[in-house]
Amino acid sequence: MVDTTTPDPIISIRDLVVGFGDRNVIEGFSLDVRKGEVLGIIGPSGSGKSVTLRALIGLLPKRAGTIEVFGQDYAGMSVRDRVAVERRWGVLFQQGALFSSLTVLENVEFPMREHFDIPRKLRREIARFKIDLVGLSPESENLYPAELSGGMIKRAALARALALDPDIIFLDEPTAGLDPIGAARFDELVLSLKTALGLTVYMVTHDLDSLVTVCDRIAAIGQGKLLEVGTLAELQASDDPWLVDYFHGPRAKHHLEHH
Ligand SMILES: Nc1ncnc2c1ncn2[C@@H]1O[C@H](COP(=O)(O)OP(=O)(O)OP(=O)(O)O)[C@@H](O)[C@H]1O
Repeated sequence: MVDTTTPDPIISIRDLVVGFGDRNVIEGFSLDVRKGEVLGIIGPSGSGKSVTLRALIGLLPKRAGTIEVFGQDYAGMSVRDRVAVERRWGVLFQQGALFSSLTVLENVEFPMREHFDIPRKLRREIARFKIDLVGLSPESENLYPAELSGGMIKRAALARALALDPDIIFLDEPTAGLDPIGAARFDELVLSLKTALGLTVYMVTHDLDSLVTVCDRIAAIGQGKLLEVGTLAELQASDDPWLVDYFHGPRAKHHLEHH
């Protein structure tokens, strides 16, 4: 059995089951996310990484199990309490999911408009601060998503995810589609945000460099179960066949031997 328990987790998943139709994609796994860590989630394509993420943030119903966020069971909460919890996390979806008819500034302002009654001027100031924080130039605030490069879209989406000063951010393959330099810069950004803001980061990724550079721990999902969770060294030492292939195959050797 994989040891999944941890004292004082920020998210605690127990025996989670998520499925569609007559099939369960996630078949009962337990995992804790620790405060202040960057937890990387890996696993074969289609193993349920995105499904798990969506279940964690309440976008998909679970069939069984519990999910506690900040020590509270999300399922049993009133709508009001849920909204309060949702304010404490930010999400970066795979394609960025920016609103195409809004500028970068308006996109970053959006969560503040939804959740708080903040005067427009202050809202703009906060949004500009977040845009600066993710390394976008002030000129980019008036651009529309269609005018942005892939790397800029990810940064703008990250600025929006940070709009409400979350305790935790969920990132779904943040470096996918970026060139290696753009990906490395994004990794540095995640690391600096973790250090500067004390953020907890839950990051689904296929990117070996991200795992090595930014993750404190890694959880591997396969066939709807948790295969392993631990440090990079611990996962590298696993004898699970998929992990052996992942960490000791030719592609992995190339990435890992430089570290
Ligand atoms: N809304 C849905 N309805 C039915 N099946 C779904 C739905 N969403 C996901 N699935 C199925 O759940 C399984 C897991 O999908 P998921 O997107 O979580 O995989 P993943 O591990 O994130 O893969 P990848 O690394 O390719 O992004 C897949 O077989 C997918 O077809």
